[in-house]
Amino acid sequence: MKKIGFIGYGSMSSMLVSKMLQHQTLKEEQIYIYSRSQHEGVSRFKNCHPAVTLTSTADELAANCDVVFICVKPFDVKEVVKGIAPRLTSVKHVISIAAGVTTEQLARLISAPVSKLMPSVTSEVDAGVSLVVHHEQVTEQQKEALTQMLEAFSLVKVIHEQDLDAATNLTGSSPAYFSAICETFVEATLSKSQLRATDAYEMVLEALLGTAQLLKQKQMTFAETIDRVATKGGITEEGVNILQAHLPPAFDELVTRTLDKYTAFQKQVDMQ
Ligand SMILES: NC(=O)C1=CN([C@@H]2O[C@H](COP(=O)(O)OP(=O)(O)OC[C@H]3O[C@@H](n4cnc5c(N)ncnc54)[C@H](OP(=O)(O)O)[C@@H]3O)[C@@H](O)[C@H]2O)C=CC1
Ligand SMILES: O=C(O)[C@@H]1CCC=N1
Repeated sequence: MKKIGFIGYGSMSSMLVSKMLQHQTLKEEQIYIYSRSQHEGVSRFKNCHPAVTLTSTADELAANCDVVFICVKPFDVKEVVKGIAPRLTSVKHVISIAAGVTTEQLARLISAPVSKLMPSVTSEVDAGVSLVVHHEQVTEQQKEALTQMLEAFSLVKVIHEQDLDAATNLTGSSPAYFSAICETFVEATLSKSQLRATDAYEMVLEALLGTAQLLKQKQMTFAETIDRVATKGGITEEGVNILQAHLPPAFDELVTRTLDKYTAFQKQVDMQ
C-alpha cells in the first residue's frame, strides 16, 4: 500500500485529503500530513481520522512517503522542496499544486518525477476540473494512480504545461471570477429596486445553477442559450448587447494581466 504525504494543511490540501478519504481513493493508514503551524484544523482532522500519520517534520514525511503533494504557497515551495530534496529520489512521485511554479523548476531541484496539479475549490461539492501536467519521467503507473485519486470528485484533464496558466483561469480561478460578476450584478440590481439582498442572492444563484445545468444536460452552447432567452427586439437582447460591448476588453485584460502575473511568479521563483 503506497504512502501518500501532504506538506501543508491549508485550504486546498485539506479539501484534497478529505475528498480522497470520502471517496475511498485513499485509506486513512496511507495518509501522512506535515503541517508547519499544526493549527487546530489539523488536530480536529486527526481526531476524526486517527489512523492518519502527522509527522513532526517535512523530512520525516518525505522519508516515509511514495507520493508527496506539495501544498504550500508558490514562494514557499522552493524552500520546502530544497529542505527534503535528498529524500525525493527517482522512485518517488512529487506533485505540486502551487500556481506559477513550473514542473521544470521543480525537476531542477530533485530526482523524483514531478507532476503539477491545479485543483478547484468546486471539488468540495464533487464538481470542477483538476488540471494535471506531467514532467518527463513520470511513469504511466504514477499518472494512472494520480488520475484515480482525483477522478472521484473532479473531471481530470491532463494538458501541456504551456497551457496550464490559461486553463487555470477557466477552472481553479473561475469560481472567484463568476462570484465577482454575480456580486456586481446583484449590487446593480439592488441599487435600482426594493428587493431584499437575500432574495436577490437566491435568485441569481438559482439562475446560475440552472444555466449550468441547461448547458450541461441539454448540451446547449452559449450562443444557443443566449438565443433562447434574448428574444429578437426584446429586453434581454438589450442587456446582452451591453455585455458583448463591454466584456471583451475586460476579459482580454483579465487574461493578459493574470498570465503576466504567472510569468512574474516564475521569474521570482527562479531568483529565489
Ligand atoms: N485556493 C485555490 O483555489 C487554489 C490554490 N492553488 C494553490 O494551492 C496552494 C495552497 O493554496 P491554499 O491552500 O489556498 O493556501 P493556504 O494558505 O490555505 O495553505 C497554504 C499552507 O501552506 C503551509 N505552509 C506554508 N509555508 C510552509 C512551509 N514552509 N512548510 C510547510 N508548510 C507550509 C501552511 O500549512 P500549515 O499551516 O498546515 O503548515 C498553509 O496552511 C498555493 O500554492 C496555490 O497556488 C491551486 C489551485 C487552486
Ligand atoms: O489565485 C491563486 O493564486 C490560485 C491559483 C488558482 C486559484 N487560486
